[in-house]
Amino acid sequence: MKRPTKERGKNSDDKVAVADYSNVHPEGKSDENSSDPVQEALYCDFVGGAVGHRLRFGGGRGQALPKAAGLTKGRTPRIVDATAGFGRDAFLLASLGAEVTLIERSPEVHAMLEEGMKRAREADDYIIDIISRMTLLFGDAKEVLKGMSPDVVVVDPMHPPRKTTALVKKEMRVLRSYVGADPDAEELMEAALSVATKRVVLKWPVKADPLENIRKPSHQIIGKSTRYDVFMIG
Ligand SMILES: C[S@@+](CC[C@H](N)C(=O)[O-])C[C@H]1O[C@@H](n2cnc3c(N)ncnc32)[C@H](O)[C@@H]1O
Repeated sequence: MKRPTKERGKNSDDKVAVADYSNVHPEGKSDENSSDPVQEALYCDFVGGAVGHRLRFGGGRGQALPKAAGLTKGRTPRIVDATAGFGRDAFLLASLGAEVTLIERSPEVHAMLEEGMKRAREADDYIIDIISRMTLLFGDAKEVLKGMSPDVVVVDPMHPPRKTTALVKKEMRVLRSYVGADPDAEELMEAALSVATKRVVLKWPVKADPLENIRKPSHQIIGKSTRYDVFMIG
C-alpha cells in the first residue's frame, strides 16, 4: 500500500461474515451438542479492509482517538493499548507515529494479532514502518501494566450490551463469541490510572453509563456512537 491519498475507494470491510452469534457460548467454545452456529474464524487485516480504509481516508491527528490520546503536532506519546482486540486503534496510533505496546489476554485473539502483524510485515515499506512501532504482548493488562510507565494507556473493554436494538458490528459479535464480556473493566481502569504518567483514555459507548467507581473524566470527546473519556494524570 502506498502512502494515503485522498482518492475515493470502496470500504471492503466484509472479511468476516457471521451468522447470528447470540447463542454462542460466551467463552467462544461452541457446544457440540447444541444448535449453536459454527464459530467464525478471527481475522485481522492491517493492509486492506476497514484499517486500510481508515489509513487512506482518516483525518490524521484530528481524529477523535489521536486527539484523546494527546497526539498533537510535535507531541507523540508512548502508548499502551491495554485491550488490543483487532489492533485497529493501536494501528491507527502507530500510523501517526506513536510507539504502541498492545496487550491482549485472549490466546485466540493474541494469535490472530500475531498472524496479522506477520502478514503486514510482508506488505510494503509504509505498512512495515507502522508495524515496526507496534509491540504485541500476551497477558492480562492488569498484571502486565505493573512495572510499565507509559505516557498514555488506552482502555477499550468489550462494551456492555446496548440499550437500543441496534445491531452490534459483525466483527464485534465474532470477537465477543471468543472473549465474552470484560467484567473487570473497572479494575483495568484502576491499573491504567496507577501507571500512566500523562493520561488514560477510556473508549466507551456514547450512551453507556460511566464505570461506577472510577472518577469523573477530565474531559470527553464525543462521537456518534463512541465517546472517549480522558483522565488526565497530575
Ligand atoms: C473491544 S475489544 C478492543 C478493540 C480494539 N480497541 C481495536 O481497535 O480493535 C476488547 C479486547 O480487549 C481484550 N481485553 C479486555 N480486558 C483485557 C485485559 N485486562 N487484559 C488484556 N486484554 C484485555 C479483550 O480480550 C478483547 O480482545
